[in-house]
Amino acid sequence: MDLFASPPQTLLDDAEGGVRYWPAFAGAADADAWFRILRQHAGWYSERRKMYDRVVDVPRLLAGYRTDALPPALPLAEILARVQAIVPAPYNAVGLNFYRDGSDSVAMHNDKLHTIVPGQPITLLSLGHPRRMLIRAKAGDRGRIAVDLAHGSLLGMSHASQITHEHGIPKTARPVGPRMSIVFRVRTEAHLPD
Ligand SMILES: O=C(O)CCC(=O)C(=O)O
Ligand SMILES: [Fe+2]
Repeated sequence: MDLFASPPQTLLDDAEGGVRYWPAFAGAADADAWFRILRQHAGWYSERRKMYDRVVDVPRLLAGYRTDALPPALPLAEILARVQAIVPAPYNAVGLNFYRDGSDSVAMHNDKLHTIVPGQPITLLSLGHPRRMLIRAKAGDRGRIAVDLAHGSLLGMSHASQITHEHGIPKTARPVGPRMSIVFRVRTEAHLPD
């Protein structure tokens, strides 16, 4: 384990740590193994959500666990310990997203503020084919930050950044392989996964 991995790139600065990116958080051997096991054994489900007056498929697969009930067959406890060493927080929930190909995506959004604890970070590990994340201020100069989230990389986003900015993973016409994100959050009790 390389706790002294190169310092992060600061993509955005604020009083709570802003948005920071560690391109080489995990080595290829760990990242490959985590991807393979999670792809095969996580409890993936698809979801349909109401959008205005329509019901649409969420364009990616989802999975989620409380950190006090992680399935022992998944490497999530090991990943959490590694994340804690870099971005410490009392994480109690982990959400997984699986992007099967370039037509899977997440629209520009901020993480739902009533479901997460103020002051606590959102920290996400990327595995698989790199996908581009866009980060954009909600007000003022709406210039975009783009970061290609590499296999084995870590991204830490402050709670404050969820108020000022939105983020998303756009669809792409380029041929891309599957990718997943493993997102650790500190959720309010009412919004923990079942
Ligand atoms: O997959 C990603 O990198 C982003 C996921 C995300 O923004 C979310 O789950 O809220
Ligand atoms: Fe998000």
